[in-house]
Amino acid sequence: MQEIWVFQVINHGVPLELRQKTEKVAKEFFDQSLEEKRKVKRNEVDPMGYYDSEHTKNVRDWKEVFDYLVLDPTLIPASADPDDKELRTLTNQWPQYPLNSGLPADRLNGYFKDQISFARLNHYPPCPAPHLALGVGRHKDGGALTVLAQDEVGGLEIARRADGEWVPVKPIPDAFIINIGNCMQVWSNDLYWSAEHRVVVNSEKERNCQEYTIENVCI
Ligand SMILES: O=C(O)CCC(=O)C(=O)O
Ligand SMILES: [Fe+2]
Repeated sequence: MQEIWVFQVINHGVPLELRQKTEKVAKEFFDQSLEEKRKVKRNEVDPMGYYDSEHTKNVRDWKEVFDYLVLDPTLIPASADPDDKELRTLTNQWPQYPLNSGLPADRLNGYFKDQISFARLNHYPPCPAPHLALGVGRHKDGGALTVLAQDEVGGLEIARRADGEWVPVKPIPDAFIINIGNCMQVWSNDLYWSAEHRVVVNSEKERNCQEYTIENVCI
């Protein structure tokens, strides 16, 4: 049986300039002083915003994040022109249920009606002791799918399904990495695999990674 866990998408049709624009805004945000960033820090009432002390399995991650909600992920800008305020409705044609399952292709669509998807900007500052810290400790993503746009620095590693060996995910310019989450693994009866992964840091370069987590209210 074919096993699917993590893959990169190229020729996806998302204009490069949109990605670069978000990269630029993210850089400008994280380059600000800690004092400035903490003005938009997440709190008990609002879980979105800046956060610099996330833990994975009780160990502090070497990263800063900014989380925000996309109110309706089926609405996207009609063009890449920043002055064009027109929106286009993107019909959700995925995820199609795994081939050969005998179930209708739109089997999963209804699961996303009450979705709680959110976007995250990850920023990994250079780390003076990279052998002692991780940008994100080993974990699996809980939702359906995670879409990642990493920069050219690299650092994401996936535990190979066969033997758990850490394999770096090589940055491919303008590609999107797709990570299968736990929900998708369960829905597909283990055909799709939620791979354990982590992010290593380095002493010289900062790393930025845009992330969109597609999650639903668990059923
Ligand atoms: O920065 C990355 O490449 C991945 C981050 C990640 O695994 C996560 O936020 O769940
Ligand atoms: Fe993750």
